[in-house]
Amino acid sequence: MRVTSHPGPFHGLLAYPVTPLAADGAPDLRALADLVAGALDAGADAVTVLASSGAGTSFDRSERDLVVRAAVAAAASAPVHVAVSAPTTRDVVRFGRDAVDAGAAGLLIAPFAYGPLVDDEVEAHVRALCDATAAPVCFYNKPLQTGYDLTPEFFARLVRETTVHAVKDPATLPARPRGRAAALRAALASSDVTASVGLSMDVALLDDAEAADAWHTGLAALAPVEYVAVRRDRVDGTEHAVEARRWLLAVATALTAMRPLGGLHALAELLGTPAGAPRGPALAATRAQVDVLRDLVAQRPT
Ligand SMILES: N[C@@H](CC=O)C(=O)O
Repeated sequence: MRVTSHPGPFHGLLAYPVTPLAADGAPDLRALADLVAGALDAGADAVTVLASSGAGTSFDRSERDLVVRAAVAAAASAPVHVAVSAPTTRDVVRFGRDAVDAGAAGLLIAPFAYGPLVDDEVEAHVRALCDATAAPVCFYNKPLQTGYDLTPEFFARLVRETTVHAVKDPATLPARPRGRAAALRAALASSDVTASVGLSMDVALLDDAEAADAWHTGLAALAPVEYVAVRRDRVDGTEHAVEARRWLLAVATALTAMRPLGGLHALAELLGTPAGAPRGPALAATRAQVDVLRDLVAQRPT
C-alpha cells in the first residue's frame, strides 16, 4: 500500500526519475513507468518528471506529453509534478497547461534564459505560469546553473501573491553553506504565509542538511526503498537505516564526480532499468565511471 505523509503539495520525499531512452532515442515510457511506480510503491510522496534528472529541456512538446501521461498513469492517484522550465514564457505557459491537462498535480519552474534574469523578469514569467492553471507551483532555485538566485523576501512575496506553494533550493552552496532553510522560513513568517521549504543535493541531504519540508532528489527514484528509510529516520529522529544511508551517501558522492545525467542513467541501468545514454550534449558515463558504480551497486545493503 502506498503511504503518503505530506500535508500539502511538495512535501515529503520527492523523487525525480531520469527519462529512460529507448534504442531509437525516444522516451522509453515503459521503463519510465517502472521507475515512477517503484518510487511510489516504496513510499516516496510524489514524483517529479522532466526536471534536470529527467532532462526536461531536451524533449519537444509531444514527447513531453507522452512522458507526463505515462507517469500519471503509472502513479495511479499519487501526485506527479512536472517541471515546465523553458527559456520563453510562451513555452512555460504551454507546457504548464499541457501538463495539467495530462493530470499533473503540481508544476515546477526554474526561470532561465540565455543570460541571468532579474527579479522583474522572473516575476512576470512565474506569474504567467501561475495564472495559466490552478495547479500549485514550486519555484526551482538553481543559482549556479541559471545565474539567478531567489531571495527569501522575493519568495515570500510570490507565495503571498501567486500560486507558488513551495521552493526547491540547494541544501548548501559555497556562498551559504548552511542556514538557507531558516532564512526562507523567516521570510515566510514575516509575511504571514506558509509554503514548503524543500532542499536538494543528495550528499548534503544524506549527511547533515538542515531540516526541510521536502527532499527533492533524483537518486531517490533509483534507490527508493533506501531513500524512503533514510528520510523516515530524519523525520522521526530514529536511526534504523544506517547501512542504507551509508550506501546512498557513497553512491551520491561517486555521482558528484560524473556528469549528472550520465551518472544517473548508468546507475539506472546497473540497478535494472534500461535507460540508454542521455541525449547529447549530455555525456554518458565513462567506462571507468560505470565500473565505480557497478562496485557500489554490488555493495547495496540487502
Ligand atoms: N536535480 C534534480 C532533482 C534533485 O535536485 C532534478 O532537478 O531533477
